[in-house]
Amino acid sequence: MALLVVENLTKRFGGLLAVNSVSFGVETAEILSVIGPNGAGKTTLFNMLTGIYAPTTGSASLAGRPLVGAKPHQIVAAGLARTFQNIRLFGSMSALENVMVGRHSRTKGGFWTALLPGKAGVAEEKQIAQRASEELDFVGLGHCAAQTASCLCYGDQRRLEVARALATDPQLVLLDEPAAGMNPQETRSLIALIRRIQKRGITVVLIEHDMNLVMNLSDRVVVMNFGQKIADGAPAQVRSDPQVIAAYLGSGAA
Ligand SMILES: Nc1ncnc2c1ncn2[C@@H]1O[C@H](COP(=O)(O)OP(=O)(O)OP(=O)(O)O)[C@@H](O)[C@H]1O
Repeated sequence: MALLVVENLTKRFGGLLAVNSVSFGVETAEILSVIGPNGAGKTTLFNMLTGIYAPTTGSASLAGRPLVGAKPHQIVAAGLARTFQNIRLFGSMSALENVMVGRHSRTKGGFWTALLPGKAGVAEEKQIAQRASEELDFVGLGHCAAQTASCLCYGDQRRLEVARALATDPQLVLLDEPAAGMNPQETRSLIALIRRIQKRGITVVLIEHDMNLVMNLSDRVVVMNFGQKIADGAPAQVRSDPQVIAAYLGSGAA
């Protein structure tokens, strides 16, 4: 069975069917991109997978564990982490502290570990800082550990969000427009970073508008339009699909 299984997932906002009976599977260590014109329902799909929206109907599971009905922190505990389209960091905290917040979701004392008295609390906090520091190194931000998150450049803030997601020990990470606002050099290094995440055995599902990145990086591409899945296949296959071409030309996005 696929690691992530999405079955007939549907979200209705009043009269609008934002996501209309979408089904697909994602295999372990696969890189899958979800693409589609603005308003196609991509972010709503991610929001249903991460417990932000309850689906109107449909189901989703990760490694056999149901995601629908679970709270966001339970979903992180099940092994699913995400980054956001609009960066959501703790701006006044250091880069290291931001990643430590992600790691706290995996520890005994949770976020309050730092306040626990005694040796156990101190030892656990040290381990958390050590692991957070390793994730910062992994995304290439080791030298920025002490810097305030809001002072990092835009591309580095996006990488910091990735480090925080990785610190939760995910089986699968959802990246919502990771290349948004990046220059070509930052995008190239992002592509290399996502490949290294895959090499760790972590599955990556991303929403992205940068077609160069999508076509270079993805093992498979799911295309959405007006809430529906209109294509699902290898990048080359999807690129030449007449329905996909029509969706993009119709929206003026291609
Ligand atoms: N909370 C909400 N209430 C009402 N409508 C919503 C809500 N969230 C999203 N929508 C609508 O659902 C549709 C799908 O939106 P969504 O943000 O999922 O699209 P998207 O494919 O992620 O677009 P983009 O690429 O622009 O981010 C849009 O028509 C949007 O206006």
